[in-house]
Amino acid sequence: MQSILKIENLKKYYGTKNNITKAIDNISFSVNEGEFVGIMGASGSGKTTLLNCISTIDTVTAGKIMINGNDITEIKDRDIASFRRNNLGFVFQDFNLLDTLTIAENISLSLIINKKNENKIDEMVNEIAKRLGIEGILDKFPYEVSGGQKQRCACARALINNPKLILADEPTGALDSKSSRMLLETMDEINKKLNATILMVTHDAFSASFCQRILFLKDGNIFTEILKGSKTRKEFFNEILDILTLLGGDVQDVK
Ligand SMILES: Nc1ncnc2c1ncn2[C@@H]1O[C@H](COP(=O)(O)OP(=O)(O)OP(=O)(O)O)[C@@H](O)[C@H]1O
Repeated sequence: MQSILKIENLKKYYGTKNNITKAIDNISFSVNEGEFVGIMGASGSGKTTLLNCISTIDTVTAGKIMINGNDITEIKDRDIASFRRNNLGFVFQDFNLLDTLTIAENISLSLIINKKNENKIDEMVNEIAKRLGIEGILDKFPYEVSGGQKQRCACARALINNPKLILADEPTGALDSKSSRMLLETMDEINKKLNATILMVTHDAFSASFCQRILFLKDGNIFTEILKGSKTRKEFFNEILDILTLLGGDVQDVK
């Protein structure tokens, strides 16, 4: 299977020689096309730093991050934004929908920035909206639609440019349990039906139980990795809780 993301000996240090924080000590792993992978770990274990490095938001101290065969640590500053727009999709905690734009405009923002042809944009928006069941609300504004529809809009926006990799940072962090479940089911759907490759950082064992594989970080290293395999989601959830207990620290963070 083709690896979409390949991380080799990644290091990210903060501070100076005498006062150094090894946010990422030495991490290597791959994510294959069509995988839904979770990143878990106690507070301060390096999850956000890892995601920021993969998102090209942060620079690395050492190591390689290959996305679809390109080492993003070597991309020139002026090319970073377009690489991000063309290869990555993001699902944020608060969805970041702009209230002054319609749902259709929110979904197509990156295409508008990329100066794609207007008819082509309409076609792409209609197609993704249909797949996510929100074709009826495209002309509405975010404040006129339900929370679940907003989530679907956020997923449609993350998917519109057919990104190689979708990055989600605590996407359910601000949601109640019903909305969390709906978002996770949508993510599961885009993973299974549209073969989207997803990497999701989460504190939450319930959210993580939707993944096929979970990497647990501890002090900037990979502590362990577990696979869902043929386990039920409930069995996988219990296994996740066991590992969080083993990891110690902040099991209370599991919402
Ligand atoms: N800009 C920064 N400058 C200095 N140290 C930093 C910086 N960002 C993160 N760190 C440190 O790097 C380590 C990893 O932080 P990171 O935010 O990646 O952890 P996390 O697992 O995402 O935590 P949380 O779950 O609380 O968000 C921590 O010790 C943190 O204090």
